[in-house]
This record gives sequence, structure tokens and C-alpha cells, in this order.
Amino acid sequence: MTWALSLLLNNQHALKKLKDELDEHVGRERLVTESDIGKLVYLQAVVKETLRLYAAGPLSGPREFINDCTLGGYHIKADPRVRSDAFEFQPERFLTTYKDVDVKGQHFELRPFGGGRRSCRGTSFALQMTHYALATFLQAFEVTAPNNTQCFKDEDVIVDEKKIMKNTLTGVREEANDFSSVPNTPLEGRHSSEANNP
Ligand code: HEM
Repeated sequence: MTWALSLLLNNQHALKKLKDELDEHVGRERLVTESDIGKLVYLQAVVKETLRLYAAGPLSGPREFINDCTLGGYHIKADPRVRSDAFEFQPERFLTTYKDVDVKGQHFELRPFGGGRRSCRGTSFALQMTHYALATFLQAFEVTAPNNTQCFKDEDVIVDEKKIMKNTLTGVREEANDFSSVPNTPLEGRHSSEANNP
């Protein structure tokens, strides 16, 4: 969830596309439900692309091919040109070139949940919850980068993993929570702020 949000904030076009999809398929009169997820194909692509870039549990052993090699009869090139955009956040790849690739262990190029008999038992639950929580959060809140403008490369939102781990483990929050301006219901807040600026 953290990586998905930071990637979306650093790629505002993707954030807009995701919010447009929510507006189109769910609207603003009700909150998204789990039964909407199937229609939200861009949301699914965003989650896949996040899992591709930042595998939450790289337990199967992260690997990097720094030299050309042959493995099990397959020749593997250490050439970044094989997939030049590998480090780019491009959810669209899962709607086009890689549209049939899923994350459930059947496709060897993307296995954030592992594969085979010891693959993750929580795959379906984790995906359902990630889609649902991300969709609900984005539908209900306007998220912006700290400077409240579009992020550009030199001022990207940086996720400090060590700080997140420390805060998660100790339950510490960096900033004091000020809920005074939080509306009663998230959707109400979104509507009222937009009512002033239609
Ligand atoms: C995005 C969230 C998650 C990711 C990326 C993830 C990833 C993984 C990975 C890579 C493995 C090792 C698979 C292997 O050795 O081949 C694993 C194992 C496992 N995961 Fe997850 N997991 C997630 C969420 C969950 C959740 C929510 C649950 C339970 C509700 C869960 C339960 C398990 C269990 C029980 C195993 C051990 C399976 C075994 O060894 O037989 N995981 N997970």
C-alpha cells in the first residue's frame, strides 16, 4: 500500500487515471465495494506493477543477472535493453504487452507470491484487500505530495523504508495527528470541497 501510494504520487498521470476509473465505474454517490474490483482493471494493473517493482515478500530470493548465462537450457542475457523500461512505473504494461501475466504463480516472470506447493497461502486475500483498501482510500481522499503540487523527478516522494519499519514496530508516528479538519465521512469531505470549486 505504501509503495503503491508513493508510486502514484510520483506518477500523477497514473493517479488521475485510477481516480477517473473509480469515477466511471463506481461514481461518487457510494463507496467502492469488493464486487467492483473486477471492473477496475487499471487498479489491478497498478497493484501488479507495484508488486513487480517492490515485491512485499522477496522470500524466494532476489536475483539479478549481471552476466549473460545459461540456466536449465535457457540463455539469459544481462542486457538492460531486453526490458529497457524495467524500472519505470507503467501499469499500462499489464493492459497491453503483459495483459495475460498474473501474479498468482503461473507466470515465471512475475511471482511476488512465490509459486508451486509452498506459494503464499494468502494470495487471494492479500490481493482482494490491497485492491479494496487502495480503491476505498483513493475514492475517499484527495492525496497530494507534501508540496501540494505535481511531483517532478527531482522532488519525488521518497519512501524511507527504515523509518517505516521502525515506526511500524514501535507504533510511533512522526507527526502529531490533527483530525480537526477531517470530515465525518470521507465521501462527504470530497463532495463538499468540490462543491466550492466545481
Ligand atoms: C501482498 C501481500 C503478500 C505477499 C507479497 C506475500 C508473499 C509471500 C511469499 C513470496 C511467500 C513465499 C512463497 C514461496 O516460498 O514460494 C509467502 C508465503 C506465505 N504467505 Fe504470503 N504474502 C502476502 C500476504 C499474505 C497474507 C495476507 C497471508 C495470510 C493471510 C499470507 C500467508 C502466507 C503463508 C501461510 C505462507 C507460507 C506458505 C508455505 O510455506 O507453505 N501471505 N507469501
